[in-house]
Amino acid sequence: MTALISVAGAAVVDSLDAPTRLLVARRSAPPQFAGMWEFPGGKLEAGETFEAALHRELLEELGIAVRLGAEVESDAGPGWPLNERAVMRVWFAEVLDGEPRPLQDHDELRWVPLGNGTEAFALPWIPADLPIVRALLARVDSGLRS
Ligand SMILES: Nc1nc2c([nH]c(=O)n2[C@H]2C[C@H](O)[C@@H](COP(=O)(O)OP(=O)(O)OP(=O)(O)O)O2)c(=O)[nH]1
Repeated sequence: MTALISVAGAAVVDSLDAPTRLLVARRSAPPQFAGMWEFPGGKLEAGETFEAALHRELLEELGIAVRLGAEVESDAGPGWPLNERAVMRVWFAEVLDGEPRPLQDHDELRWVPLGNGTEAFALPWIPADLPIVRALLARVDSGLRS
């Protein structure tokens, strides 16, 4: 059996204490994902924790330092399946330093209102992310963030 690929993703919000907006990113590559929206992040390097990978990826991709809040947990077990070979764990995060810019892998960043989630849901997400978006909106509604 081949080991699963581990991916770390961030639900960057304007404030962990009182979130009103979510930072979403549009991928510019590879071709099968270009134009789709996602949680910024990426694959773990050898020996890296999810949290360390997230800090590294957010600095590389968006030029920001963050504080991590609660994990957006899945009822089905650790992480969210992306496909038969990859699983992603997602944490809420708040910007501590830097202004997010699409430095790598993305061609657009957007802050979308959390509210009822209409605008967030209307975006063409990577399909595997939709259950995560749903769970995080429910999580924000119930006030469990950090
Ligand atoms: N970052 C991210 N990747 C996602 C999401 N949803 C989803 O299916 N994926 C997939 C796309 C990729 O197959 C994989 C993550 O790979 P990546 O290309 O972001 O990783 P990376 O930055 O480490 O890039 P690389 O070293 O492989 O070039 O997970 C998501 O919301 N965020």
